[in-house]
Amino acid sequence: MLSRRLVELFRWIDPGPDSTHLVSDLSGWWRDPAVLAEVGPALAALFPDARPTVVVAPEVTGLLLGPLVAVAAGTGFVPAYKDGGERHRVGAMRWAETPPDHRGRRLRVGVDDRRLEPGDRVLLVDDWVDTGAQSDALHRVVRDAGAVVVGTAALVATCPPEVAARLRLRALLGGDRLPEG
Ligand SMILES: Nc1ncnc2[nH]cnc12
Repeated sequence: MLSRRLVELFRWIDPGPDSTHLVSDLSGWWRDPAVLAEVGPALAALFPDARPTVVVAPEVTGLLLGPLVAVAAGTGFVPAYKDGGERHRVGAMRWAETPPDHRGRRLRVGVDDRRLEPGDRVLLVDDWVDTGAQSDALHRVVRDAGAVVVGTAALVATCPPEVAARLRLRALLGGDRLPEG
């Protein structure tokens, strides 16, 4: 079963003596052929009646996970970028700012303004939703474009239930299934 495989392949790693906390290592998931084949359909199946027209997922892992879900859902894909991310964004972008994330950082997330249209039904996808800050900002980006979020699909959810409800979040794993960090 996929969720059991995700738990088996998940690791916390110690980044070194300067770090105060362990970080999650999801690389075992992407390396596993069965997980790679199954995560897209499994995330799309969390919203069986949602009829999304597009999947939006934030860099960096979203660039992998988003297309897997989009293929399964029969939609296209729009990447969401982080300001200060891998490449400087040029051209018309639609941005929203996040409150502080799980490490206290604020960031802006945005999509190419030409790639979302009024009436689009957006399935947001992320590997892990913790504070929900980034998903909240993406909800705003989608709404500002005149589109609607039909749901947020994640592999792991460790956010409070009220945040999950606000985000329309469904996840394959809760934090209780993972080993202690
Ligand atoms: N990969 C991740 N994304 C979001 N929150 C996290 N908390 C621990 N690992 C995380």
